[in-house]
Amino acid sequence: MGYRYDNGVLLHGPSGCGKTTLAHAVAGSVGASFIPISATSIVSGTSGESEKNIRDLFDEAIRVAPCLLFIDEIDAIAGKRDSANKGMESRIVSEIMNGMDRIKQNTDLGKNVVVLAATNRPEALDQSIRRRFGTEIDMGMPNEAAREQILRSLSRDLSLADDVNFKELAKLTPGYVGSDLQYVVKAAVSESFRGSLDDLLTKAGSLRDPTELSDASPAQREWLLLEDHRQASWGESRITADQFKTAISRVQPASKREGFSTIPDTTWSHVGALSDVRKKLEMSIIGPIKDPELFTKVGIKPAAGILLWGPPGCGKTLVAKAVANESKANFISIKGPELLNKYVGESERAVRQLFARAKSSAPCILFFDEMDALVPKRDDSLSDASARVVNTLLTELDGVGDRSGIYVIGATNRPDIIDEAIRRPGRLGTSIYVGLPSAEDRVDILKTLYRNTIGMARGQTAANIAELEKVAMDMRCTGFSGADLGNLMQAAAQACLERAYLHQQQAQGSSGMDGIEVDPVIEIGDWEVALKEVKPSVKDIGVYEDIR
Ligand SMILES: Nc1ncnc2c1ncn2[C@@H]1O[C@H](COP(=O)(O)OP(=O)(O)OP(=O)(O)O)[C@@H](O)[C@H]1O
Repeated sequence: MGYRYDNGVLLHGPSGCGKTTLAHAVAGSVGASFIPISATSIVSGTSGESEKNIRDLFDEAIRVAPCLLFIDEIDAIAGKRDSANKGMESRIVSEIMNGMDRIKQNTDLGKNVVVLAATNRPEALDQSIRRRFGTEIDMGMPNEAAREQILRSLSRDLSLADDVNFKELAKLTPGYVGSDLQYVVKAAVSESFRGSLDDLLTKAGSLRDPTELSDASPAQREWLLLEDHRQASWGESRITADQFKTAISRVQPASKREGFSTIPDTTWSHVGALSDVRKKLEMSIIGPIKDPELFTKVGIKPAAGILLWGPPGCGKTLVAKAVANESKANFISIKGPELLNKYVGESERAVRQLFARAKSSAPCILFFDEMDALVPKRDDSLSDASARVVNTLLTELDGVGDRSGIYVIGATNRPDIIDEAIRRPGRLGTSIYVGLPSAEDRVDILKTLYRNTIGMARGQTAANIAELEKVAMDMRCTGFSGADLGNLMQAAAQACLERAYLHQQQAQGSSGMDGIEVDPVIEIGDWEVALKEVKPSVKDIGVYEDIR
Protein backbone atom coordinates (compact mmCIF):
# COMPACT_ATOMS: atom_id res chain seq x y z
CA MET A 1 0.00 0.00 0.00
CA GLY A 2 3.04 2.21 -0.15
CA TYR A 3 2.99 2.84 3.59
CA ARG A 4 6.50 3.27 4.91
CA TYR A 5 6.73 2.25 8.53
CA ASP A 6 9.49 3.36 10.86
CA ASN A 7 12.42 1.02 11.29
CA GLY A 8 13.18 2.46 14.67
CA VAL A 9 10.88 2.75 17.68
CA LEU A 10 12.09 4.30 20.91
CA LEU A 11 10.30 3.43 24.14
CA HIS A 12 10.90 5.71 27.06
CA GLY A 13 9.55 6.20 30.56
CA PRO A 14 10.67 5.70 34.15
CA SER A 15 12.36 2.43 35.04
CA GLY A 16 9.93 -0.33 35.83
CA CYS A 17 7.09 1.03 33.71
CA GLY A 18 7.08 -2.07 31.52
CA LYS A 19 9.30 -1.25 28.51
CA THR A 20 10.97 -4.67 28.46
CA THR A 21 7.70 -6.49 29.12
CA LEU A 22 6.11 -4.64 26.22
CA ALA A 23 8.99 -5.54 23.87
CA HIS A 24 8.65 -9.21 24.74
CA ALA A 25 4.88 -9.07 24.32
CA VAL A 26 5.22 -7.45 20.89
CA ALA A 27 7.74 -10.10 19.83
CA GLY A 28 5.37 -12.83 21.01
CA SER A 29 2.49 -11.47 18.99
CA VAL A 30 4.15 -10.63 15.65
CA GLY A 31 5.72 -14.00 15.03
CA ALA A 32 8.97 -12.55 13.63
CA SER A 33 12.44 -13.50 14.82
CA PHE A 34 13.32 -11.76 18.07
CA ILE A 35 16.79 -10.68 19.16
CA PRO A 36 16.77 -9.13 22.63
CA ILE A 37 20.01 -7.58 23.80
CA SER A 38 21.10 -5.50 26.74
CA ALA A 39 23.17 -2.55 25.51
CA THR A 40 25.86 -3.02 28.14
CA SER A 41 26.52 -6.60 27.03
CA ILE A 42 27.71 -5.31 23.64
CA VAL A 43 30.54 -3.26 25.08
CA SER A 44 33.92 -4.91 25.23
CA GLY A 45 37.18 -3.65 26.68
CA THR A 46 39.21 -4.67 23.63
CA SER A 47 39.66 -2.01 21.01
CA GLY A 48 37.38 -2.47 18.02
CA GLU A 49 35.54 -5.38 19.64
CA SER A 50 32.42 -3.38 20.64
CA GLU A 51 32.01 -1.99 17.13
CA LYS A 52 32.34 -5.48 15.69
CA ASN A 53 29.68 -6.78 18.13
CA ILE A 54 27.29 -4.12 16.91
CA ARG A 55 28.02 -4.85 13.24
CA ASP A 56 27.44 -8.57 13.86
CA LEU A 57 24.22 -7.84 15.69
CA PHE A 58 22.73 -5.85 12.81
CA ASP A 59 24.04 -8.42 10.25
CA GLU A 60 22.32 -11.20 12.18
CA ALA A 61 19.05 -9.22 12.40
CA ILE A 62 19.07 -8.65 8.62
CA ARG A 63 19.95 -12.30 7.95
CA VAL A 64 17.00 -13.66 9.98
CA ALA A 65 14.52 -10.96 8.79
CA PRO A 66 11.67 -10.39 9.39
CA CYS A 67 13.09 -9.59 12.77
CA LEU A 68 12.50 -7.48 15.86
CA LEU A 69 15.77 -6.32 17.38
CA PHE A 70 15.31 -5.12 20.97
CA ILE A 71 18.09 -3.00 22.50
CA ASP A 72 17.49 -2.39 26.19
CA GLU A 73 19.06 0.62 27.95
CA ILE A 74 20.33 2.09 24.72
CA ASP A 75 21.49 5.25 26.53
CA ALA A 76 24.34 3.20 28.00
CA ILE A 77 26.01 2.99 24.56
CA ALA A 78 24.45 5.80 22.57
CA GLY A 79 24.96 8.77 24.85
CA LYS A 80 25.65 12.27 23.56
CA ARG A 81 28.99 12.51 21.82
CA ASP A 82 29.61 16.05 22.87
CA SER A 83 29.62 15.40 26.62
CA ALA A 84 33.01 13.84 27.27
CA ASN A 85 32.14 10.80 25.19
CA LYS A 86 35.04 10.59 22.86
CA GLY A 87 36.95 7.78 21.22
CA MET A 88 35.40 4.38 21.58
CA GLU A 89 31.93 5.62 22.56
CA SER A 90 31.83 7.89 19.57
CA ARG A 91 32.73 4.95 17.31
CA ILE A 92 29.95 2.88 18.90
CA VAL A 93 27.42 5.61 18.14
CA SER A 94 28.59 5.77 14.50
CA GLU A 95 28.32 2.00 14.21
CA ILE A 96 24.73 2.00 15.50
CA MET A 97 23.82 4.75 13.01
CA ASN A 98 25.46 2.74 10.29
CA GLY A 99 23.46 -0.35 11.32
CA MET A 100 20.18 1.56 11.35
CA ASP A 101 20.91 2.94 7.89
CA ARG A 102 21.69 -0.54 6.56
CA ILE A 103 18.38 -1.77 7.96
CA LYS A 104 16.57 0.95 6.08
CA GLN A 105 18.27 0.02 2.83
CA ASN A 106 17.44 -3.65 3.34
CA THR A 107 13.77 -2.84 3.92
CA ASP A 108 13.66 -1.72 0.31
CA LEU A 109 14.99 -5.16 -0.62
CA GLY A 110 12.13 -6.79 1.28
CA LYS A 111 14.08 -7.67 4.43
CA ASN A 112 12.15 -6.14 7.29
CA VAL A 113 13.86 -5.39 10.56
CA VAL A 114 12.51 -3.12 13.27
CA VAL A 115 14.77 -1.86 16.01
CA LEU A 116 12.96 -1.35 19.27
CA ALA A 117 15.09 0.47 21.83
CA ALA A 118 14.32 1.32 25.44
CA THR A 119 15.66 4.03 27.70
CA ASN A 120 14.66 5.98 30.78
CA ARG A 121 16.81 8.93 29.72
CA PRO A 122 15.81 9.83 26.16
CA GLU A 123 17.34 13.28 26.55
CA ALA A 124 20.77 11.70 27.11
CA LEU A 125 20.76 10.02 23.69
CA ASP A 126 22.92 11.24 20.86
CA GLN A 127 20.70 13.42 18.67
CA SER A 128 21.56 11.70 15.38
CA ILE A 129 20.70 8.33 16.90
CA ARG A 130 17.46 9.69 18.30
CA ARG A 131 16.49 11.07 14.89
CA ARG A 132 16.78 7.60 13.40
CA PHE A 133 13.96 6.42 15.66
CA GLY A 134 11.02 7.80 13.73
CA THR A 135 8.51 6.81 16.40
CA GLU A 136 8.86 7.57 20.08
CA ILE A 137 6.52 6.10 22.64
CA ASP A 138 6.47 7.74 26.05
CA MET A 139 5.22 5.08 28.42
CA GLY A 140 5.14 7.51 31.34
CA MET A 141 3.81 6.74 34.78
CA PRO A 142 0.65 4.62 34.69
CA ASN A 143 -2.44 6.61 35.63
CA GLU A 144 -5.17 5.31 37.90
CA ALA A 145 -7.01 3.40 35.17
CA ALA A 146 -3.77 1.85 33.91
CA ARG A 147 -2.76 0.82 37.44
CA GLU A 148 -6.13 -0.83 37.90
CA GLN A 149 -5.60 -2.88 34.75
CA ILE A 150 -2.02 -3.77 35.67
CA LEU A 151 -3.06 -4.96 39.15
CA ARG A 152 -5.92 -6.93 37.65
CA SER A 153 -3.65 -8.60 35.15
CA LEU A 154 -0.92 -9.38 37.71
CA SER A 155 -3.52 -10.96 40.03
CA ARG A 156 -5.16 -12.94 37.23
CA ASP A 157 -4.23 -16.39 38.56
CA LEU A 158 -4.61 -15.62 42.23
CA SER A 159 -7.52 -16.50 44.42
CA LEU A 160 -8.97 -13.28 45.79
CA ALA A 161 -11.46 -12.52 48.54
CA ASP A 162 -14.66 -10.75 47.54
CA ASP A 163 -13.62 -7.50 49.19
CA VAL A 164 -10.68 -6.92 46.80
CA ASN A 165 -11.53 -3.88 44.70
CA PHE A 166 -8.89 -3.03 42.09
CA LYS A 167 -10.26 0.44 41.51
CA GLU A 168 -9.72 1.23 45.17
CA LEU A 169 -6.22 -0.31 45.16
CA ALA A 170 -5.32 1.75 42.08
CA LYS A 171 -6.34 4.91 43.98
CA LEU A 172 -3.97 3.94 46.79
CA THR A 173 -0.96 3.51 44.50
CA PRO A 174 -0.23 6.80 42.73
CA GLY A 175 3.40 7.01 41.62
CA TYR A 176 3.70 3.21 41.40
CA VAL A 177 4.93 1.82 38.09
CA GLY A 178 4.43 -1.74 36.76
CA SER A 179 7.37 -3.23 38.63
CA ASP A 180 6.27 -1.60 41.91
CA LEU A 181 2.80 -3.08 41.43
CA GLN A 182 4.35 -6.47 40.83
CA TYR A 183 6.10 -6.19 44.20
CA VAL A 184 2.79 -5.20 45.77
CA VAL A 185 1.08 -8.32 44.43
CA LYS A 186 3.97 -10.52 45.58
CA ALA A 187 3.89 -8.93 49.03
CA ALA A 188 0.12 -9.48 49.22
CA VAL A 189 0.63 -13.15 48.37
CA SER A 190 3.22 -13.53 51.08
CA GLU A 191 0.95 -11.64 53.51
CA SER A 192 -1.85 -14.11 52.86
CA PHE A 193 0.62 -16.93 53.14
CA ARG A 194 1.70 -15.70 56.52
CA GLY A 195 -1.90 -15.49 57.67
CA SER A 196 -2.67 -18.94 56.37
CA LEU A 197 0.53 -20.39 57.77
CA ASP A 198 -0.44 -19.16 61.21
CA ASP A 199 -3.85 -20.73 60.69
CA LEU A 200 -2.31 -23.95 59.56
CA LEU A 201 0.01 -24.07 62.52
CA THR A 202 -2.96 -23.95 64.85
CA LYS A 203 -4.90 -26.42 62.81
CA ALA A 204 -1.87 -28.58 62.11
CA GLY A 205 -3.00 -31.37 64.38
CA SER A 206 -6.18 -31.93 62.47
CA LEU A 207 -4.55 -31.75 59.04
CA ARG A 208 -1.79 -34.24 59.61
CA ASP A 209 -0.80 -37.03 61.84
CA PRO A 210 0.74 -35.06 64.74
CA THR A 211 3.72 -37.42 65.01
CA GLU A 212 4.61 -36.63 61.40
CA LEU A 213 5.08 -33.01 62.40
CA SER A 214 6.70 -33.53 65.76
CA ASP A 215 9.27 -35.96 64.26
CA ALA A 216 10.17 -33.59 61.43
CA SER A 217 13.02 -31.11 61.52
CA PRO A 218 11.95 -27.41 61.55
CA ALA A 219 12.72 -27.10 57.82
CA GLN A 220 10.78 -30.25 56.97
CA ARG A 221 7.89 -29.09 59.12
CA GLU A 222 7.72 -25.82 57.27
CA TRP A 223 7.74 -27.63 53.95
CA LEU A 224 4.95 -29.99 55.06
CA LEU A 225 2.87 -27.08 56.18
CA LEU A 226 3.44 -25.25 52.92
CA GLU A 227 2.32 -28.36 51.05
CA ASP A 228 -0.83 -28.42 53.17
CA HIS A 229 -1.35 -24.79 52.34
CA ARG A 230 -1.08 -25.47 48.64
CA GLN A 231 -3.52 -28.33 48.80
CA ALA A 232 -5.94 -26.61 51.12
CA SER A 233 -9.10 -25.35 49.47
CA TRP A 234 -8.50 -21.84 48.14
CA GLY A 235 -11.55 -20.71 50.01
CA GLU A 236 -9.45 -20.72 53.14
CA SER A 237 -6.49 -18.86 51.75
CA ARG A 238 -7.84 -16.15 49.53
CA ILE A 239 -6.00 -12.83 49.49
CA THR A 240 -8.00 -10.10 51.18
CA ALA A 241 -8.20 -6.36 50.56
CA ASP A 242 -6.48 -5.73 53.89
CA GLN A 243 -3.57 -7.92 52.87
CA PHE A 244 -3.23 -5.90 49.67
CA LYS A 245 -3.30 -2.68 51.68
CA THR A 246 -0.58 -3.94 54.04
CA ALA A 247 1.45 -4.91 50.97
CA ILE A 248 1.05 -1.40 49.52
CA SER A 249 2.30 0.18 52.74
CA ARG A 250 5.36 -2.11 52.61
CA VAL A 251 6.36 -1.36 49.00
CA GLN A 252 7.87 2.02 48.35
CA PRO A 253 7.52 3.11 44.72
CA ALA A 254 10.81 3.24 42.82
CA SER A 255 10.13 6.83 41.79
CA LYS A 256 10.28 7.85 45.44
CA ARG A 257 13.56 6.00 46.01
CA GLU A 258 15.11 7.54 42.90
CA GLY A 259 14.07 11.08 43.75
CA PHE A 260 11.55 11.34 40.90
CA SER A 261 8.36 13.25 41.46
CA THR A 262 5.95 11.74 43.97
CA ILE A 263 2.96 12.78 45.98
CA PRO A 264 4.15 14.87 48.93
CA ASP A 265 3.38 13.81 52.52
CA THR A 266 2.18 17.31 53.46
CA THR A 267 -1.58 17.39 54.08
CA TRP A 268 -3.98 20.15 55.08
CA SER A 269 -3.45 19.06 58.70
CA HIS A 270 0.03 20.61 58.40
CA VAL A 271 -1.39 23.97 57.30
CA GLY A 272 -2.71 26.40 59.87
CA ALA A 273 -5.24 29.16 59.04
CA LEU A 274 -5.35 30.06 55.29
CA SER A 275 -8.89 28.68 54.92
CA ASP A 276 -9.78 31.24 52.21
CA VAL A 277 -6.73 30.26 50.19
CA ARG A 278 -7.70 26.63 50.59
CA LYS A 279 -11.23 27.29 49.36
CA LYS A 280 -9.97 29.06 46.24
CA LEU A 281 -7.51 26.27 45.49
CA GLU A 282 -10.22 23.68 45.88
CA MET A 283 -12.23 25.30 43.12
CA SER A 284 -9.36 26.13 40.80
CA ILE A 285 -7.07 23.09 41.01
CA ILE A 286 -8.14 20.27 43.33
CA GLY A 287 -11.65 19.98 41.86
CA PRO A 288 -10.54 19.82 38.21
CA ILE A 289 -7.92 17.17 39.02
CA LYS A 290 -10.21 15.04 41.16
CA ASP A 291 -13.37 15.31 39.11
CA PRO A 292 -12.54 16.62 35.61
CA GLU A 293 -15.86 15.40 34.12
CA LEU A 294 -17.91 17.54 36.50
CA PHE A 295 -15.98 20.67 35.61
CA THR A 296 -16.21 20.12 31.85
CA LYS A 297 -19.90 19.28 32.16
CA VAL A 298 -20.67 22.71 33.55
CA GLY A 299 -18.44 24.29 30.93
CA ILE A 300 -15.52 25.29 33.13
CA LYS A 301 -12.29 25.08 31.21
CA PRO A 302 -9.51 24.36 33.67
CA ALA A 303 -6.69 26.89 33.60
CA ALA A 304 -3.09 25.84 33.21
CA GLY A 305 -2.53 26.92 36.79
CA ILE A 306 -2.50 29.67 39.37
CA LEU A 307 -0.10 32.16 40.87
CA LEU A 308 0.44 32.32 44.64
CA TRP A 309 2.00 35.54 45.76
CA GLY A 310 2.83 37.29 49.00
CA PRO A 311 5.58 37.86 51.55
CA PRO A 312 8.14 35.11 52.20
CA GLY A 313 7.49 32.34 54.72
CA CYS A 314 3.70 32.57 54.67
CA GLY A 315 3.04 29.07 53.42
CA LYS A 316 3.01 29.19 49.60
CA THR A 317 5.14 26.07 49.27
CA LEU A 318 3.30 24.32 52.07
CA VAL A 319 -0.08 24.99 50.45
CA ALA A 320 1.13 23.84 47.02
CA LYS A 321 2.25 20.53 48.53
CA ALA A 322 -1.04 20.06 50.38
CA VAL A 323 -2.89 20.66 47.10
CA ALA A 324 -0.83 17.93 45.41
CA ASN A 325 -1.45 15.57 48.29
CA GLU A 326 -5.18 16.15 48.34
CA SER A 327 -5.51 15.77 44.57
CA LYS A 328 -3.24 12.71 44.66
CA ALA A 329 -1.04 14.36 42.04
CA ASN A 330 2.72 14.02 41.72
CA PHE A 331 4.69 17.09 42.69
CA ILE A 332 7.70 18.56 40.92
CA SER A 333 9.20 21.57 42.63
CA ILE A 334 11.69 23.81 40.91
CA LYS A 335 13.18 27.16 41.85
CA GLY A 336 13.08 29.66 38.98
CA PRO A 337 16.81 30.50 39.05
CA GLU A 338 17.73 26.79 38.86
CA LEU A 339 16.43 26.69 35.31
CA LEU A 340 18.50 29.61 34.15
CA ASN A 341 21.68 28.46 32.54
CA LYS A 342 24.45 30.51 31.13
CA TYR A 343 24.63 28.41 27.97
CA VAL A 344 22.45 29.71 25.18
CA GLY A 345 19.48 27.48 24.53
CA GLU A 346 20.03 25.28 27.58
CA SER A 347 17.38 27.02 29.71
CA GLU A 348 14.68 26.65 27.07
CA ARG A 349 15.55 23.00 26.73
CA ALA A 350 15.37 22.59 30.53
CA VAL A 351 11.90 24.17 30.56
CA ARG A 352 10.68 21.88 27.78
CA GLN A 353 12.14 18.83 29.52
CA LEU A 354 10.49 19.79 32.77
CA PHE A 355 7.07 19.87 31.12
CA ALA A 356 7.78 16.55 29.37
CA ARG A 357 8.69 15.01 32.72
CA ALA A 358 5.53 16.41 34.28
CA LYS A 359 3.49 14.97 31.42
CA SER A 360 4.86 11.51 31.97
CA SER A 361 4.03 11.82 35.70
CA ALA A 362 0.46 13.08 35.16
CA PRO A 363 -1.53 14.00 37.10
CA CYS A 364 1.22 16.30 38.18
CA ILE A 365 1.63 19.67 39.82
CA LEU A 366 4.60 21.67 38.61
CA PHE A 367 5.58 24.13 41.31
CA PHE A 368 7.74 27.08 40.23
CA ASP A 369 9.17 28.86 43.25
CA GLU A 370 10.69 32.33 42.70
CA MET A 371 8.86 32.53 39.40
CA ASP A 372 9.84 36.18 38.96
CA ALA A 373 13.40 35.09 38.17
CA LEU A 374 12.16 32.91 35.32
CA VAL A 375 9.58 35.21 33.75
CA PRO A 376 10.64 38.82 34.26
CA LYS A 377 8.85 41.52 32.29
CA ARG A 378 9.94 41.53 28.66
CA ASP A 379 11.12 45.09 28.21
CA ASP A 380 14.12 46.65 26.53
CA SER A 381 16.46 45.84 29.38
CA LEU A 382 15.82 42.11 29.08
CA SER A 383 18.42 40.08 27.22
CA ASP A 384 17.41 38.02 24.19
CA ALA A 385 18.26 34.84 26.04
CA SER A 386 15.91 35.63 28.95
CA ALA A 387 13.14 36.68 26.56
CA ARG A 388 13.44 33.33 24.82
CA VAL A 389 12.98 31.52 28.17
CA VAL A 390 9.82 33.54 28.85
CA ASN A 391 8.48 32.66 25.39
CA THR A 392 9.23 28.98 25.85
CA LEU A 393 7.43 28.93 29.17
CA LEU A 394 4.40 30.67 27.67
CA THR A 395 4.30 28.19 24.79
CA GLU A 396 4.50 25.25 27.19
CA LEU A 397 1.74 26.74 29.36
CA ASP A 398 -0.50 27.10 26.30
CA GLY A 399 0.15 23.47 25.45
CA VAL A 400 -0.83 22.33 28.94
CA GLY A 401 -4.54 23.22 28.51
CA ASP A 402 -7.27 20.65 28.45
CA ARG A 403 -6.90 17.36 30.22
CA SER A 404 -3.14 17.04 29.96
CA GLY A 405 -3.09 16.37 33.69
CA ILE A 406 -0.43 19.04 34.35
CA TYR A 407 -1.20 21.98 36.63
CA VAL A 408 1.25 24.76 37.27
CA ILE A 409 1.49 26.62 40.55
CA GLY A 410 3.78 29.62 40.42
CA ALA A 411 4.97 31.36 43.59
CA THR A 412 6.54 34.77 43.96
CA ASN A 413 7.20 37.59 46.37
CA ARG A 414 7.38 40.05 43.47
CA PRO A 415 4.29 39.83 41.25
CA ASP A 416 5.01 43.39 40.07
CA ILE A 417 8.09 42.30 38.09
CA ILE A 418 6.55 39.23 36.45
CA ASP A 419 5.69 39.37 32.75
CA GLU A 420 1.99 40.15 32.46
CA ALA A 421 1.43 37.63 29.67
CA ILE A 422 1.81 34.78 32.12
CA ARG A 423 -1.26 35.93 34.05
CA ARG A 424 -3.64 35.86 31.07
CA PRO A 425 -6.74 33.64 31.34
CA GLY A 426 -5.92 30.09 30.33
CA ARG A 427 -2.39 30.44 31.72
CA LEU A 428 -1.89 31.37 35.38
CA GLY A 429 -5.16 33.28 35.22
CA THR A 430 -5.90 33.32 38.94
CA SER A 431 -3.65 35.05 41.45
CA ILE A 432 -4.10 34.19 45.10
CA TYR A 433 -2.60 36.34 47.82
CA VAL A 434 -1.04 34.43 50.71
CA GLY A 435 -0.47 37.13 53.28
CA LEU A 436 0.73 37.56 56.84
CA PRO A 437 -1.50 35.84 59.39
CA SER A 438 -3.82 37.79 61.70
CA ALA A 439 -3.54 37.26 65.48
CA GLU A 440 -6.21 34.50 65.35
CA ASP A 441 -4.46 32.91 62.38
CA ARG A 442 -1.19 32.92 64.33
CA VAL A 443 -2.88 30.91 67.10
CA ASP A 444 -4.04 28.36 64.58
CA ILE A 445 -0.62 28.16 62.90
CA LEU A 446 1.29 27.82 66.17
CA LYS A 447 -1.07 25.08 67.32
CA THR A 448 -0.65 23.31 63.99
CA LEU A 449 3.14 23.53 64.16
CA TYR A 450 3.12 22.31 67.79
CA ARG A 451 0.73 19.42 67.06
CA ASN A 452 2.78 18.22 64.10
CA THR A 453 6.15 18.33 65.81
CA ILE A 454 6.24 18.32 69.60
CA GLY A 455 2.62 17.26 70.14
CA MET A 456 3.12 14.24 67.96
CA ALA A 457 5.59 12.78 70.45
CA ARG A 458 3.90 13.70 73.69
CA GLY A 459 0.30 14.75 72.97
CA GLN A 460 -1.30 18.08 73.76
CA THR A 461 -2.69 19.17 77.11
CA ALA A 462 -5.20 21.90 77.86
CA ALA A 463 -2.39 23.83 79.56
CA ASN A 464 -0.18 23.65 76.44
CA ILE A 465 -2.99 24.90 74.27
CA ALA A 466 -3.80 27.84 76.55
CA GLU A 467 -0.10 28.75 76.56
CA LEU A 468 0.13 28.62 72.75
CA GLU A 469 -2.90 30.90 72.46
CA LYS A 470 -1.33 33.41 74.82
CA VAL A 471 2.01 33.37 73.00
CA ALA A 472 0.56 33.73 69.49
CA MET A 473 -1.67 36.64 70.58
CA ASP A 474 1.29 38.43 72.20
CA MET A 475 1.96 41.87 70.74
CA ARG A 476 5.55 40.89 70.08
CA CYS A 477 4.28 38.38 67.47
CA THR A 478 2.67 41.14 65.42
CA GLY A 479 3.92 40.84 61.83
CA PHE A 480 5.17 37.26 62.30
CA SER A 481 4.92 34.98 59.27
CA GLY A 482 4.30 31.23 59.58
CA ALA A 483 8.03 30.67 59.16
CA ASP A 484 8.72 33.13 62.03
CA LEU A 485 6.32 31.17 64.24
CA GLY A 486 8.25 28.02 63.30
CA ASN A 487 11.47 29.76 64.37
CA LEU A 488 9.80 30.89 67.59
CA MET A 489 8.90 27.32 68.45
CA GLN A 490 12.43 26.14 67.73
CA ALA A 491 13.85 28.86 69.98
CA ALA A 492 11.43 27.94 72.79
CA ALA A 493 12.38 24.26 72.48
CA GLN A 494 16.05 25.24 72.62
CA ALA A 495 15.46 27.36 75.73
CA CYS A 496 13.59 24.49 77.33
CA LEU A 497 16.47 22.07 76.74
CA GLU A 498 19.04 24.52 78.07
CA ARG A 499 16.95 25.00 81.20
CA ALA A 500 16.73 21.24 81.71
CA TYR A 501 20.52 20.82 81.38
CA LEU A 502 21.16 23.64 83.79
CA HIS A 503 18.71 22.18 86.26
CA GLN A 504 20.38 18.79 86.08
CA GLN A 505 23.85 20.24 86.47
CA GLN A 506 22.80 22.11 89.56
CA ALA A 507 21.03 19.12 91.05
CA GLN A 508 23.84 16.62 90.44
CA GLY A 509 26.82 18.91 90.30
CA SER A 510 27.72 17.20 87.02
CA SER A 511 28.85 18.96 83.90
CA GLY A 512 28.44 18.12 80.21
CA MET A 513 25.42 17.92 78.02
CA ASP A 514 24.63 14.23 78.10
CA GLY A 515 22.34 12.10 80.21
CA ILE A 516 19.28 14.29 80.76
CA GLU A 517 16.95 12.31 82.97
CA VAL A 518 13.86 14.47 83.19
CA ASP A 519 11.42 14.79 80.29
CA PRO A 520 11.63 18.50 79.42
CA VAL A 521 8.39 20.33 78.59
CA ILE A 522 8.27 23.85 77.07
CA GLU A 523 7.06 26.25 79.75
CA ILE A 524 5.88 29.84 79.58
CA GLY A 525 9.37 31.04 80.61
CA ASP A 526 10.85 29.30 77.55
CA TRP A 527 8.38 31.06 75.28
CA GLU A 528 9.41 34.33 76.94
CA VAL A 529 13.06 33.69 76.06
CA ALA A 530 12.04 32.89 72.47
CA LEU A 531 9.87 36.01 72.16
CA LYS A 532 12.85 38.13 73.09
CA GLU A 533 15.04 36.47 70.47
CA VAL A 534 12.86 36.07 67.37
CA LYS A 535 11.91 39.13 65.36
CA PRO A 536 9.54 39.38 62.38
CA SER A 537 11.33 38.65 59.10
CA VAL A 538 8.96 40.53 56.77
CA LYS A 539 10.00 44.15 56.96
CA ASP A 540 8.10 45.87 54.19
CA ILE A 541 4.55 44.58 54.40
CA GLY A 542 3.32 47.93 53.02
CA VAL A 543 4.78 47.00 49.61
CA TYR A 544 2.51 43.95 49.40
CA GLU A 545 -0.52 45.89 50.53
CA ASP A 546 0.19 48.48 47.82
CA ILE A 547 0.36 45.86 45.09
CA ARG A 548 -2.90 44.32 46.32
N1 LIG B 1 -0.03 28.60 57.38
C1 LIG B 1 0.98 27.88 57.89
N2 LIG B 1 0.71 26.80 58.67
C2 LIG B 1 1.72 26.09 59.20
N3 LIG B 1 3.02 26.34 58.98
C3 LIG B 1 3.35 27.40 58.23
C4 LIG B 1 2.35 28.21 57.63
N4 LIG B 1 2.97 29.17 56.93
C5 LIG B 1 4.30 28.96 57.04
N5 LIG B 1 4.54 27.89 57.83
C6 LIG B 1 5.87 27.39 58.24
O1 LIG B 1 6.85 28.14 57.56
C7 LIG B 1 7.66 27.34 56.72
C8 LIG B 1 7.97 28.07 55.43
O2 LIG B 1 6.79 28.24 54.66
P1 LIG B 1 6.79 28.16 53.08
O3 LIG B 1 8.08 27.63 52.58
O4 LIG B 1 5.56 27.46 52.64
O5 LIG B 1 6.68 29.69 52.71
P2 LIG B 1 6.70 30.38 51.28
O6 LIG B 1 5.56 31.34 51.31
O7 LIG B 1 6.73 29.39 50.22
O8 LIG B 1 8.04 31.20 51.39
P3 LIG B 1 9.04 31.74 50.22
O9 LIG B 1 8.33 32.87 49.56
O10 LIG B 1 10.21 32.20 51.02
O11 LIG B 1 9.31 30.59 49.32
C9 LIG B 1 6.84 26.07 56.52
O12 LIG B 1 7.63 24.94 56.28
C10 LIG B 1 6.09 25.96 57.83
O13 LIG B 1 6.91 25.36 58.82
